[in-house]
Amino acid sequence: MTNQNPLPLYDKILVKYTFSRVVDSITLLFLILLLGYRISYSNIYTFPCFVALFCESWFTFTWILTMNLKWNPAYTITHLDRLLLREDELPPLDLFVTTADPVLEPPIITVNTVLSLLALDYPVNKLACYVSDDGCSPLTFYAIVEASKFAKVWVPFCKKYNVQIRAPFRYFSDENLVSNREESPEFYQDWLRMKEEYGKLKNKIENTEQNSLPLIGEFAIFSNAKQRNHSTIIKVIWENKSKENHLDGLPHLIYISREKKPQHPHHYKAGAMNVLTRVSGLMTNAPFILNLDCDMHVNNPKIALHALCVLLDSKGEKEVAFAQCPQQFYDGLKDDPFGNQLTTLFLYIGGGFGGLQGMIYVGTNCFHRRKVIYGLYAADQDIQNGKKGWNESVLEMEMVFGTSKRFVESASQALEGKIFAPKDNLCNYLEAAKKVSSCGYEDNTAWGKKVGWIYGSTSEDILTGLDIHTRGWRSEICSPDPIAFRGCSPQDNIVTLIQQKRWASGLTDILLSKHNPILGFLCGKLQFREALGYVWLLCWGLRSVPEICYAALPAYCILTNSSFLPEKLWIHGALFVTYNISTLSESLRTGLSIRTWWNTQKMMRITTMSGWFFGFLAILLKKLRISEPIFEITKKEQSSTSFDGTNQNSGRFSFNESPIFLPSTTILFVQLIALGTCLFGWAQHVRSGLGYGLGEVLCSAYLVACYWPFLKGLFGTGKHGIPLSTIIKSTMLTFLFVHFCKLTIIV
Ligand SMILES: O=c1ccn([C@@H]2O[C@H](COP(=O)(O)OP(=O)(O)O[C@H]3O[C@H](CO)[C@@H](O)[C@H](O)[C@H]3O)[C@@H](O)[C@H]2O)c(=O)[nH]1
Ligand SMILES: [Mn+2]
Repeated sequence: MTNQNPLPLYDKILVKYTFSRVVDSITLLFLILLLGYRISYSNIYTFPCFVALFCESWFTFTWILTMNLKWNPAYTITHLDRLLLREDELPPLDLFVTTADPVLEPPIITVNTVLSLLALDYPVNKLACYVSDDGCSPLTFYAIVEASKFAKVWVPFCKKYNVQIRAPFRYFSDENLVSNREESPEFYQDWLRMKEEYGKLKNKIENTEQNSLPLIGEFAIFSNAKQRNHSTIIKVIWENKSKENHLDGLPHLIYISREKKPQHPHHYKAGAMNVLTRVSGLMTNAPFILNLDCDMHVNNPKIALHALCVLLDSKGEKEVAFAQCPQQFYDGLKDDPFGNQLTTLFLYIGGGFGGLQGMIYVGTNCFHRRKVIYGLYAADQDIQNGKKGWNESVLEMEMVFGTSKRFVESASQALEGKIFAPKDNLCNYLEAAKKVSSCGYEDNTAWGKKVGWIYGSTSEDILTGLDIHTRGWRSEICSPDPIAFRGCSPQDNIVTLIQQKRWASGLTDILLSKHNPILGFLCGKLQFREALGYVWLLCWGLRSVPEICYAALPAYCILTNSSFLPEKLWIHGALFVTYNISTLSESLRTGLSIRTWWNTQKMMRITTMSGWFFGFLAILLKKLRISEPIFEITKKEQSSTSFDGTNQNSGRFSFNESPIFLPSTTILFVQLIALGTCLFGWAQHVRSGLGYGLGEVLCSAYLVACYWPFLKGLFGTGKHGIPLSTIIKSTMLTFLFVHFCKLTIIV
């Protein structure tokens, strides 16, 4: 689409947080002072001081990376009015939804996401929605079929009354949203009818869960299918045959469950995304793709238009690979007790990346340019403008994209930027679509290596985005008001930790692979500061090691009556103050409470030393070829209020026998023993060196404050109590630690 409009469709706003810059710089200054002090004055040859030097050097390194990332944040504002002048030229858009497990991801959640997509404010004849079901569940299929029937009344209703939240479970959850009930009786009648219809749909889907579906007729194909062993199932649930944009029309809706064989790696979500890319390439081949996780519903029905402002802008068109919308959640608990709302993270880190080469891709809520997914380099744009021909032969194309002639043809069209109008009915592509969804299709092709979602990490999103940036593309963050999408955040600390573990393992994996951002800078087109930003992110797993060491230091010092802190505590004290001012001011500026800030701080310590540590261990095991990390799916629930019956307990920590709780419980025990030691004067008498001081005791006490939920867990009952087995194992580890301390005392 050529752009004759001279006005930009979006603007980039640079922000300058002077206060943060000053405070952060002072923190850095103190860190450098501290290292200087350690090297020149303190006795780095004592064991604790040596460990402290190692950890503090690491913290300084991390701090420099953080500052680099946050230094000049930028956001975008979009000009919808200018885009709408070109409404007839709006390009087709393919919508991808992935789901993988009907139990962890109840079909009703997926259905709501799909409904919100079908009701997007966008010409319906240009939309196609593809749902990938890695669970191969007849129930999910049934739910979507039923949803498409409901959509026939739901979509016109949303458009007629300009409803904002088009995921019915959210829309109907808040009766206050129907404000004009008196003013417009007609609306109210329709509203009541919709609510009733949705209630029926919900009942149908949830009751079927209990009674299991008869696998006959359309469902017969599922009868021999096992989740990890079945052939491809593709169903065109709804085809929009009209070439016009009718207000009451519905977009295409297609269900795909790709082939799975037990021995064949399926690459989790990345594999599913690649199948979606190919099937949609055959059927609709839209130049832009929106991808959503099954729990992320549309919250701003105009979001596709906003994102296209970025992607169709005359400059954006040449440079921007994708537009990423922030990930935000509904029904977050008060004061974010599990630190999983990630609000400040998205704002400051997201904005920070936005000011560099571009926002990272976070796996969902993202509008992609299809030709970029097909491996195009930013510098190869001329091909698209027809200045150069696409000069790869069909044979070469088949080596890259696989042997489907029809797909190769559609891929070359996409790479050349031609908008393709399907000549046939969607159903005529079913055979070709089955072929490109089979397990073996990707063998000896570039899929997962140079084309599509990149394989090899459980954080396939970061890896894929990094690969795109390394090919010279930029990206933008797109965060219009209202918030673009909302999803479901983990409902308790267990799910949060498992999610963080997966992220950390995926990130560490990328850091240690050939995709390392430093290599990307040296050999590819990744910009230096963007590369450093990626290093900051990819180090999440590694950060656990110095943090655990540093957390062990105060206790070690108290137990052995040695010290790792200087006698005068002012540098450490100043560091503690400036660091906390920096994070607190960020929180307050975002409008979060002080409690939220503290919860985030506390959870950062817990997550780093448990979730991230296990992520890091998973990669060690992978490198030693002992085990492969797997993608553990995050459990999704519709609302946190249904969880635990009441909201009263919902902020409390839950525990189970998972080893993930071992490090935290042990750290707590170690600090308690240390504090007990100093309280009762049990400390060892040593001949050489200074004994421990106030500093070590304060550090220990701070850690106990961070691990307060675990202290409560010791006395909790049921799932709120730490299981006895964990307590026993942690006690053993604690004794080992104490024993180790004793061994190292030089009397
Ligand atoms: O074999 C699989 C496993 C997962 N998924 C889908 O992947 C999505 C993300 O999974 P989820 O369990 O919700 O993970 P989160 O931790 O919430 O996901 C974040 O982190 C992931 C990378 O670790 C990204 O892929 C996600 O987009 C991002 O939201 C869901 O729609 C799943 O259905 C599949 O399609 N196939
Ligand atoms: Mn999720």
